[in-house]
Amino acid sequence: MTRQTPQSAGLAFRKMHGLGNDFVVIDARSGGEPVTAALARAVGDRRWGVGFDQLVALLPPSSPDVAADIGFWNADGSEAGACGNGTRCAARLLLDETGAQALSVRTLNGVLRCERAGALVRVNMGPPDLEWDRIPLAYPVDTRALPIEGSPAAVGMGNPHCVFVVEDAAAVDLAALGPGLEHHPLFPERTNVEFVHVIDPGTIRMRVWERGGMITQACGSGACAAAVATARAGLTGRHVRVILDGGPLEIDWREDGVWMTGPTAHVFDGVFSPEFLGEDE
Ligand SMILES: N[C@H](CCC[C@H](N)C(=O)O)C(=O)O
Repeated sequence: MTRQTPQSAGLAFRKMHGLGNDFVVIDARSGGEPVTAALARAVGDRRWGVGFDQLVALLPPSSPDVAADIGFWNADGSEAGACGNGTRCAARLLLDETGAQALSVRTLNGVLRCERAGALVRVNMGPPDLEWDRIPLAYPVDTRALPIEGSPAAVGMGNPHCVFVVEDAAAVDLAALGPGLEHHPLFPERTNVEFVHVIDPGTIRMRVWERGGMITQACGSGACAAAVATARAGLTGRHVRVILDGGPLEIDWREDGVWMTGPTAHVFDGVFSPEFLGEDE
Protein backbone atom coordinates (compact mmCIF):
# COMPACT_ATOMS: atom_id res chain seq x y z
CA MET A 1 0.00 0.00 0.00
CA THR A 2 1.44 3.41 -0.94
CA ARG A 3 1.06 6.12 1.61
CA GLN A 4 1.09 9.62 0.15
CA THR A 5 0.72 13.13 1.48
CA PRO A 6 -0.35 16.12 -0.66
CA GLN A 7 2.43 18.20 -2.24
CA SER A 8 1.66 21.85 -1.52
CA ALA A 9 2.80 24.72 0.65
CA GLY A 10 2.18 23.02 3.95
CA LEU A 11 0.12 19.99 4.79
CA ALA A 12 -3.51 20.15 5.90
CA PHE A 13 -4.72 17.99 8.75
CA ARG A 14 -7.74 17.50 10.96
CA LYS A 15 -7.59 16.88 14.70
CA MET A 16 -10.24 14.42 15.88
CA HIS A 17 -10.85 12.12 18.80
CA GLY A 18 -13.06 9.27 19.92
CA LEU A 19 -13.50 9.29 23.72
CA GLY A 20 -10.24 11.21 24.07
CA ASN A 21 -8.29 8.70 21.96
CA ASP A 22 -6.90 11.42 19.70
CA PHE A 23 -5.85 11.50 16.08
CA VAL A 24 -4.26 13.72 13.48
CA VAL A 25 -6.01 12.84 10.22
CA ILE A 26 -4.11 13.58 7.01
CA ASP A 27 -6.11 13.40 3.80
CA ALA A 28 -3.68 11.94 1.28
CA ARG A 29 -6.27 10.75 -1.20
CA SER A 30 -4.88 13.08 -3.87
CA GLY A 31 -1.32 11.81 -3.59
CA GLY A 32 1.98 13.46 -2.63
CA GLU A 33 4.92 12.41 -0.52
CA PRO A 34 4.59 9.14 1.43
CA VAL A 35 3.68 9.30 5.12
CA THR A 36 6.82 8.11 6.87
CA ALA A 37 7.70 6.97 10.36
CA ALA A 38 9.73 10.19 10.69
CA LEU A 39 6.69 12.35 9.83
CA ALA A 40 4.58 10.40 12.34
CA ARG A 41 7.18 10.95 15.07
CA ALA A 42 7.47 14.68 14.30
CA VAL A 43 3.72 15.31 14.18
CA GLY A 44 3.15 13.04 17.16
CA ASP A 45 5.41 15.01 19.49
CA ARG A 46 3.01 16.94 21.75
CA ARG A 47 5.50 19.79 22.25
CA TRP A 48 7.38 19.97 18.97
CA GLY A 49 4.46 18.95 16.75
CA VAL A 50 0.73 18.56 17.42
CA GLY A 51 0.49 15.24 19.23
CA PHE A 52 -1.79 12.26 18.76
CA ASP A 53 -2.34 8.72 19.92
CA GLN A 54 -2.40 7.69 16.23
CA LEU A 55 -1.77 9.40 12.92
CA VAL A 56 -4.55 8.41 10.51
CA ALA A 57 -3.86 8.74 6.78
CA LEU A 58 -6.68 8.66 4.24
CA LEU A 59 -5.22 7.08 1.11
CA PRO A 60 -6.59 6.70 -2.42
CA PRO A 61 -9.15 3.88 -2.57
CA SER A 62 -7.44 0.73 -3.85
CA SER A 63 -10.73 -0.70 -5.19
CA PRO A 64 -14.13 0.74 -6.15
CA ASP A 65 -15.94 -0.85 -3.20
CA VAL A 66 -14.16 1.34 -0.62
CA ALA A 67 -14.36 5.09 0.04
CA ALA A 68 -10.67 5.19 1.01
CA ASP A 69 -7.77 3.11 2.19
CA ILE A 70 -6.59 4.03 5.69
CA GLY A 71 -3.19 3.72 7.38
CA PHE A 72 -2.40 4.13 11.11
CA TRP A 73 0.85 5.11 12.83
CA ASN A 74 1.73 5.34 16.51
CA ALA A 75 3.66 8.36 17.81
CA ASP A 76 6.84 6.23 18.02
CA GLY A 77 6.66 5.83 14.23
CA SER A 78 5.46 2.21 14.26
CA GLU A 79 2.55 1.25 12.03
CA ALA A 80 -0.61 -0.33 13.47
CA GLY A 81 -2.67 -2.88 11.55
CA ALA A 82 -5.88 -1.72 13.21
CA CYS A 83 -7.23 1.25 15.12
CA GLY A 84 -10.90 1.16 16.03
CA ASN A 85 -11.46 4.72 17.17
CA GLY A 86 -9.31 6.05 14.32
CA THR A 87 -11.41 4.07 11.86
CA ARG A 88 -14.59 5.55 13.35
CA CYS A 89 -13.14 9.09 13.09
CA ALA A 90 -12.03 8.56 9.48
CA ALA A 91 -15.45 7.10 8.69
CA ARG A 92 -17.15 10.12 10.28
CA LEU A 93 -15.13 12.43 8.02
CA LEU A 94 -16.00 10.37 4.92
CA LEU A 95 -19.67 9.97 5.90
CA ASP A 96 -20.00 13.73 6.47
CA GLU A 97 -18.30 14.42 3.16
CA THR A 98 -20.58 12.13 1.14
CA GLY A 99 -23.77 12.37 3.18
CA ALA A 100 -23.91 8.56 3.06
CA GLN A 101 -25.36 6.43 5.87
CA ALA A 102 -22.76 3.69 5.41
CA LEU A 103 -19.53 3.02 3.55
CA SER A 104 -16.50 0.74 3.58
CA VAL A 105 -12.81 1.47 4.09
CA ARG A 106 -9.77 -0.73 3.52
CA THR A 107 -7.22 -1.14 6.30
CA LEU A 108 -4.28 -3.52 6.69
CA ASN A 109 -6.87 -5.75 8.39
CA GLY A 110 -9.11 -5.83 5.31
CA VAL A 111 -12.32 -4.06 4.29
CA LEU A 112 -14.29 -2.68 7.24
CA ARG A 113 -17.95 -1.63 7.07
CA CYS A 114 -18.79 1.67 8.80
CA GLU A 115 -22.21 3.23 9.41
CA ARG A 116 -23.93 6.04 11.20
CA ALA A 117 -25.82 5.07 14.35
CA GLY A 118 -27.71 8.28 15.17
CA ALA A 119 -25.03 10.72 16.29
CA LEU A 120 -22.56 7.86 16.78
CA VAL A 121 -20.41 5.93 14.31
CA ARG A 122 -20.27 2.14 14.21
CA VAL A 123 -17.62 -0.03 12.55
CA ASN A 124 -17.31 -3.75 12.00
CA MET A 125 -13.73 -4.45 13.11
CA GLY A 126 -13.94 -7.95 11.62
CA PRO A 127 -13.75 -11.31 13.36
CA PRO A 128 -11.29 -11.70 16.21
CA ASP A 129 -8.18 -13.75 15.48
CA LEU A 130 -8.49 -16.48 18.05
CA GLU A 131 -5.38 -18.20 16.73
CA TRP A 132 -3.77 -15.73 19.04
CA ASP A 133 -4.89 -17.87 21.93
CA ARG A 134 -2.37 -20.41 20.75
CA ILE A 135 0.47 -18.01 21.36
CA PRO A 136 1.22 -19.42 24.79
CA LEU A 137 1.65 -22.78 23.04
CA ALA A 138 3.67 -21.45 20.12
CA TYR A 139 5.84 -19.42 22.43
CA PRO A 140 5.87 -21.39 25.67
CA VAL A 141 6.05 -18.87 28.45
CA ASP A 142 5.48 -19.26 32.13
CA THR A 143 2.88 -16.56 32.62
CA ARG A 144 4.07 -16.32 36.20
CA ALA A 145 7.04 -14.58 34.61
CA LEU A 146 4.75 -11.73 33.57
CA PRO A 147 4.92 -8.85 36.00
CA ILE A 148 1.30 -9.43 37.06
CA GLU A 149 -0.60 -12.41 38.38
CA GLY A 150 -3.07 -14.30 36.23
CA SER A 151 -3.09 -15.76 32.75
CA PRO A 152 -3.92 -13.22 30.05
CA ALA A 153 -6.04 -13.82 26.95
CA ALA A 154 -4.35 -12.98 23.67
CA VAL A 155 -6.74 -11.63 21.02
CA GLY A 156 -5.86 -10.38 17.54
CA MET A 157 -8.08 -7.64 16.11
CA GLY A 158 -5.75 -6.89 13.20
CA ASN A 159 -3.31 -5.84 15.90
CA PRO A 160 -2.14 -7.68 19.02
CA HIS A 161 -3.91 -7.41 22.38
CA CYS A 162 -3.22 -9.04 25.73
CA VAL A 163 -6.21 -8.89 28.10
CA PHE A 164 -5.95 -9.37 31.86
CA VAL A 165 -9.09 -9.78 33.96
CA VAL A 166 -8.29 -8.20 37.32
CA GLU A 167 -10.17 -7.28 40.47
CA ASP A 168 -10.06 -3.53 39.93
CA ALA A 169 -8.87 -2.13 36.61
CA ALA A 170 -8.84 1.38 38.08
CA ALA A 171 -6.25 0.34 40.65
CA VAL A 172 -3.74 -1.05 38.12
CA ASP A 173 -0.50 0.91 37.82
CA LEU A 174 -0.45 1.04 34.02
CA ALA A 175 2.72 3.10 33.77
CA ALA A 176 4.62 0.57 35.86
CA LEU A 177 3.29 -2.59 34.18
CA GLY A 178 2.73 -1.42 30.60
CA PRO A 179 6.28 -1.30 29.22
CA GLY A 180 7.29 -4.75 30.49
CA LEU A 181 4.14 -6.36 29.09
CA GLU A 182 4.29 -4.48 25.76
CA HIS A 183 7.85 -5.71 25.20
CA HIS A 184 7.50 -9.17 26.77
CA PRO A 185 9.09 -11.91 24.59
CA LEU A 186 5.70 -13.65 24.49
CA PHE A 187 4.78 -11.00 21.92
CA PRO A 188 7.29 -10.84 19.07
CA GLU A 189 5.47 -7.83 17.56
CA ARG A 190 4.94 -6.24 20.99
CA THR A 191 1.37 -5.88 22.20
CA ASN A 192 -1.36 -3.57 23.40
CA VAL A 193 -2.30 -4.41 27.00
CA GLU A 194 -5.80 -4.20 28.51
CA PHE A 195 -6.85 -4.57 32.14
CA VAL A 196 -10.54 -5.20 32.72
CA HIS A 197 -12.92 -6.01 35.50
CA VAL A 198 -16.47 -7.23 35.08
CA ILE A 199 -19.20 -4.98 36.48
CA ASP A 200 -22.07 -7.18 35.26
CA PRO A 201 -22.57 -9.59 32.32
CA GLY A 202 -23.22 -6.62 30.01
CA THR A 203 -20.64 -4.16 31.34
CA ILE A 204 -16.89 -4.14 31.86
CA ARG A 205 -14.43 -1.48 32.99
CA MET A 206 -11.21 -1.30 30.98
CA ARG A 207 -7.93 0.57 31.06
CA VAL A 208 -5.27 0.31 28.40
CA TRP A 209 -1.56 0.57 27.74
CA GLU A 210 -1.13 0.87 23.98
CA ARG A 211 1.69 -0.56 21.93
CA GLY A 212 3.80 2.46 21.05
CA GLY A 213 4.32 3.29 24.71
CA MET A 214 1.24 5.22 25.83
CA ILE A 215 -1.62 5.16 28.27
CA THR A 216 -4.64 6.31 26.28
CA GLN A 217 -8.14 7.39 27.28
CA ALA A 218 -9.70 4.73 25.07
CA CYS A 219 -8.74 2.05 22.56
CA GLY A 220 -11.38 0.72 20.19
CA SER A 221 -9.61 -2.43 19.04
CA GLY A 222 -8.67 -3.04 22.69
CA ALA A 223 -12.31 -2.72 23.76
CA CYS A 224 -13.23 -5.31 21.09
CA ALA A 225 -10.45 -7.63 22.28
CA ALA A 226 -11.50 -7.24 25.91
CA ALA A 227 -15.17 -7.93 25.12
CA VAL A 228 -14.19 -11.05 23.13
CA ALA A 229 -11.96 -12.24 25.98
CA THR A 230 -14.61 -11.81 28.69
CA ALA A 231 -17.33 -13.36 26.50
CA ARG A 232 -15.11 -16.37 25.75
CA ALA A 233 -14.39 -16.75 29.44
CA GLY A 234 -18.14 -16.84 30.12
CA LEU A 235 -17.94 -13.67 32.21
CA THR A 236 -20.14 -11.59 29.88
CA GLY A 237 -22.49 -11.98 26.95
CA ARG A 238 -21.49 -11.01 23.43
CA HIS A 239 -22.97 -7.52 23.74
CA VAL A 240 -20.85 -5.55 26.17
CA ARG A 241 -20.60 -1.92 27.21
CA VAL A 242 -16.92 -1.21 27.77
CA ILE A 243 -16.29 1.73 30.10
CA LEU A 244 -12.95 3.32 29.33
CA ASP A 245 -11.26 6.28 31.02
CA GLY A 246 -12.69 8.45 28.18
CA GLY A 247 -16.22 6.99 28.32
CA PRO A 248 -18.23 4.02 27.03
CA LEU A 249 -18.06 2.01 23.78
CA GLU A 250 -20.73 -0.52 22.84
CA ILE A 251 -19.29 -3.78 21.56
CA ASP A 252 -21.40 -6.34 19.76
CA TRP A 253 -19.68 -9.61 18.78
CA ARG A 254 -21.82 -10.83 15.86
CA GLU A 255 -21.41 -13.66 13.35
CA ASP A 256 -19.80 -11.31 10.81
CA GLY A 257 -17.38 -9.61 13.19
CA VAL A 258 -16.98 -7.41 16.23
CA TRP A 259 -19.03 -4.21 15.86
CA MET A 260 -18.08 -1.17 17.87
CA THR A 261 -20.26 1.92 18.36
CA GLY A 262 -19.25 5.23 19.92
CA PRO A 263 -18.85 8.98 19.56
CA THR A 264 -16.41 10.91 17.39
CA ALA A 265 -15.33 14.53 17.71
CA HIS A 266 -13.94 17.03 15.19
CA VAL A 267 -11.69 19.35 17.21
CA PHE A 268 -9.98 21.64 14.69
CA ASP A 269 -8.37 21.85 11.26
CA GLY A 270 -4.83 23.08 10.70
CA VAL A 271 -1.93 23.23 8.27
CA PHE A 272 1.64 22.10 9.00
CA SER A 273 4.03 24.77 7.77
CA PRO A 274 6.70 24.07 5.12
CA GLU A 275 9.22 24.90 7.87
CA PHE A 276 7.85 22.14 10.10
CA LEU A 277 7.87 19.76 7.15
CA GLY A 278 11.47 20.68 6.26
CA GLU A 279 10.33 21.86 2.83
CA ASP A 280 11.77 25.39 2.94
CA GLU A 281 15.47 24.56 3.02
N1 LIG B 1 -6.28 3.45 19.66
C1 LIG B 1 -6.47 2.41 18.67
C2 LIG B 1 -5.54 1.26 18.79
C3 LIG B 1 -4.15 1.56 18.36
C4 LIG B 1 -3.33 0.33 18.46
C5 LIG B 1 -1.89 0.64 18.31
N2 LIG B 1 -1.35 1.24 19.51
C6 LIG B 1 -1.12 -0.61 17.93
O1 LIG B 1 0.11 -0.50 17.84
O2 LIG B 1 -1.71 -1.67 17.65
C7 LIG B 1 -7.89 1.90 18.64
O3 LIG B 1 -8.80 2.68 18.89
O4 LIG B 1 -8.10 0.74 18.32
